[in-house]
This record gives sequence, C-alpha cells and structure tokens, in this order.
Amino acid sequence: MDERKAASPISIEADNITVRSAGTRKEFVLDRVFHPESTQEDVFREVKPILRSALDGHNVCILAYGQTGTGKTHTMEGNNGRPGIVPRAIEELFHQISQDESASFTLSMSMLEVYMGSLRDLFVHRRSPARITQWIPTCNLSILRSSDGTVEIEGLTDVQVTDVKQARRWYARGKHARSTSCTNVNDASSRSHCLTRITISRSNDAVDGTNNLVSKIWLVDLGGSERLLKTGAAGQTLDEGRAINLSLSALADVIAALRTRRSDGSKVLMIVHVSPGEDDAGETVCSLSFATRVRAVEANRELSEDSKKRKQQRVAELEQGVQEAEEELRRVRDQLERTEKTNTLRVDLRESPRSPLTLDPVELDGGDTKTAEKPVRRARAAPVPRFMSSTACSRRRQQQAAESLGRARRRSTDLRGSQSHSCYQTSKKTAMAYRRRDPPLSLQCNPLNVSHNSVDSRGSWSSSKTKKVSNSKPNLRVALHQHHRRRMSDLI
Ligand SMILES: Nc1ncnc2c1ncn2[C@@H]1O[C@H](COP(=O)(O)OP(=O)(O)OP(=O)(O)O)[C@@H](O)[C@H]1O
Repeated sequence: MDERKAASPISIEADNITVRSAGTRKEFVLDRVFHPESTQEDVFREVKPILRSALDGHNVCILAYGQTGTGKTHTMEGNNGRPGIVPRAIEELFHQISQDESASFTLSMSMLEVYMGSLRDLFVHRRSPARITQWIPTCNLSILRSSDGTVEIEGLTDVQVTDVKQARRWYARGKHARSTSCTNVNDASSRSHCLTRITISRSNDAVDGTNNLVSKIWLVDLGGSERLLKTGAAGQTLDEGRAINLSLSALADVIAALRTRRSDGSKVLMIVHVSPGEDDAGETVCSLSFATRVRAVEANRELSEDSKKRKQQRVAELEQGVQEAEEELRRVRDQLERTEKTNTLRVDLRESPRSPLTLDPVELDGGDTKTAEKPVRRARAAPVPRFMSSTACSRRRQQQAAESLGRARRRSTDLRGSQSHSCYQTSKKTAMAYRRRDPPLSLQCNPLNVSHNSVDSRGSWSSSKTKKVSNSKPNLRVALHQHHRRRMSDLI
C-alpha cells in the first residue's frame, strides 16, 4: 500500500467499502475489511480458524488477489520483521499438531509457480547455462486429474517436514527461485503465481497409523493484475504481464463456474488487495467487483466468531424482512382477489351477451337480493338495429299474434282456479315446492323452447308440452316470453 491516504477515494465503514470516483459511488460489502494500518497479526487472526479445518481433514485454499504493487506478497510472505501468512501458518500448524494428542500428523511441503503458462517446481533447480550462480526451476510439470476428481501435479517434489525450522528452510529455498522483475509500479514485482502446498496426513490411531485422513492447504500469491501501459513493461516483462492477466481471467471463469456448482467441500479464503490511490480507483472497483462475485460462491466459509455473529444477525434481519414482505404480499393478494371477484360480477352483469329476453337473476330467484352484491337493473330490451325494425306487414302480423295470445290468456285465466285446486288437493307442501321451483326451471330453458304446462286451443289441460318458437320472428319471441312470465307468475 502507498501513502496516498489523504486523497483516497475509498472510505471504510465496518465491513463496507465505498469507492468514489469521477462522480460515481460504488459500495461493496465484504466479510472483513483491513485498514492500511492493520498489522500482519490482525490479518492472520482471521486466517487461523481455517487452518484448524485443514487439520480436521478439509482441503483449504488461501489466495492473495489484487492489482500489482498492492501488497499481496507482503501479506503472504511478509519480511523478516513482519512475517506473512505462509510462515505464520507453518508455525501455527506445527503448534497445533503438538497440542493434539488424539491423532498423529505428518506434514509435507511443495512449492511451484505458474510462469508464462507453464508449471515450475520451485524445490528443484538446475544451474543456468548463462550464469553459473543462477538456479532455474524445473519446468513444464503436468496437471493430472484423478478419477475421484482431485487434481495432482505429476512429478512435483513433495518434501516431508518434521519441524518448523526445516519447513522454513524449504520455504526460503522456494521463494528464492521465484521469478521477479522490476516494473514502474513494483521494484520486485512477482512475474508469476506462486503456490505453496502443505499436505497433512492425519492418523486417528496414533499407535498403528490406520484411518489416514489426507488434506491439503494451498497458499497462493497470485501475480498482480496490471495495466500494461501503467507498469511500463516491455519485452519479456510485458509478456509476463499479459500471461498473468490471461490466467487471472481464467480464474474469474473458474469462480463463475463454482457459483453454479456448490457441492465442493473445500474452504477458500481470498484476500483482495486494493490501492488507496485516486489513480487506481478504476482497478480498485474491478478488484472489489471480483471479490463480490467470489463472495457469492457460498463455500462453507470459516469465519471468526465476530464475523459469525454479524452474519447471524444479518441473516435474522433478512429473514424478518422476508416474513414481513410475505405478509404484505398475502394481504395485497387477498385484496386483489376480492376486487377481482367484485369486478367479475359487475362485468358479467354488464357485458354478458344477454338476449333482449333475458331476465335479471333477482327476478328469477324470486327477488332474493342477498345473493347479489349490487342492486341489479331490471331487464330491458336491447336496442334493435335499424334493419330489424318492423315493417308495416310485420306490425300487422304482430298485432294478430297479440290478439290471439290475448284470447289464449283469457282462457288460461278462466282455468286458473282448477289448477290451484288440483295442487292443493295433493298437499300444501307440494304446492309450495312447485311454486318455488317451477318458474326458474322453465325460465332457464332456451327462450326458443318454452316448456310448461299449457292449455290447448280447445281449452283442455295438457302437461309438459313444448312450444317451439320460430327464430325468424324475434318480436314474437319477446311477446311469447313475456306472456309466459305472466302466466307463471299467475301460477304462483
Ligand atoms: N501493509 C504494508 N505495509 C508496509 N509495506 C507494504 C505493505 N503492503 C505492501 N507493502 C510494500 O509495498 C511494496 C509492494 O508490495 P508487494 O510486492 O507485496 O505487492 P504485490 O501486490 O505482491 O505486487 P506484484 O503483484 O507486482 O507482485 C513492497 O515493497 C512491500 O513491502
């Protein structure tokens, strides 16, 4: 990190970082944010729990990611006075296994770098043909994927380390073989991704060494993402920068794939490094956006107690919010349903294709207004199109028909007494049922097929005779129907 704090576009509040630049403001929520003043101890405190998981049998990966020159190597390696995560992790592992009497542990170490697309073993050197004092790591190891999905690097040196001192010596040797160059941004810029692997074999039966559990810790110092113009890189250094950028974008693809496949049992902790400088705000936003995507990969994160509490609190808040939203949704849905029901009823009454003969439901129901929410309009003949208005001829026919119906009605009225009489003779109860049931039943029939008890031209009573009305005489139909209504009301 540099000393450009005064003009920094970054502000930190708890675990939120806000980046303000060129009139825009972007906020990022992370699991933990370290200030420029945070010490190596502060950072390691957050890392410690995940090491315990590795001893318990989980595969673990700790990654340092970020723009070039922002302190990745400082965080992972540190220096003599301020050791970083790798030397502290080595020390902590040996400390923990010395305390654990429930099992016996064996640790081994490997180191490699990904340089310009090839893998180099950092523990095996050969002398440079150009300069006798320079050691060159072994190149081009290949990656093998075993049938159970685990990845192995063919031929990678794996040395057993029995104490902290031995482990530190091997680590120093690997660091020494790493590729670094001087750029405009960093005097000792890593030109590769450096990976330190610690393999832990745990035997639960300390006596006969059975029940072996093997887990791996990968400690990764990634090469810095760089704007090639800014670093002033040229020639080989430029190619190295390009290779680093390319492999970092491959890492982004891996993360994107992991977001859709969450069943991986490994634990990953990524430490993203950003610059507080104004000039770097664009790259800072890119790095933090990447961190947000990584964070979305819900891999059993091992958090400190403090982080766990904050997470639980946040989950409780979100659950409360979801509950409230669901209640509100239920309420709105009920209201909507009620409104829809009312509207449907109104639309049915207003818009259903009613024949000019259709009667109001209230009327059919014998006037039971409780069932209808609104008072229903009385039946009214729909306006007739002009071409359907009656001609002089048809008016004459109508009049004749009306006269003949008038005659029939008079005869019917004469017979009313005998009809009522016959019903009452059966039983009073039957008569009541008849009154209630029959008018709606007959009126529900197709208006063109009026079925009812009727009187024939000779005046004799005939039951359930069907009178067909011709469709070509709509006016007559109206007349017949009205006549029928009147007759039925006469009956009740
Ligand atoms: N927190 C810090 N405190 C003090 N010095 C730091 C801190 N972080 C980084 N530095 C110093 O800043 C310089 C650049 O850091 P470092 O080499 O770790 O960056 P980097 O991200 O690994 O860069 P690159 O990607 O180019 O390898 C180093 O001299 C390092 O000692």
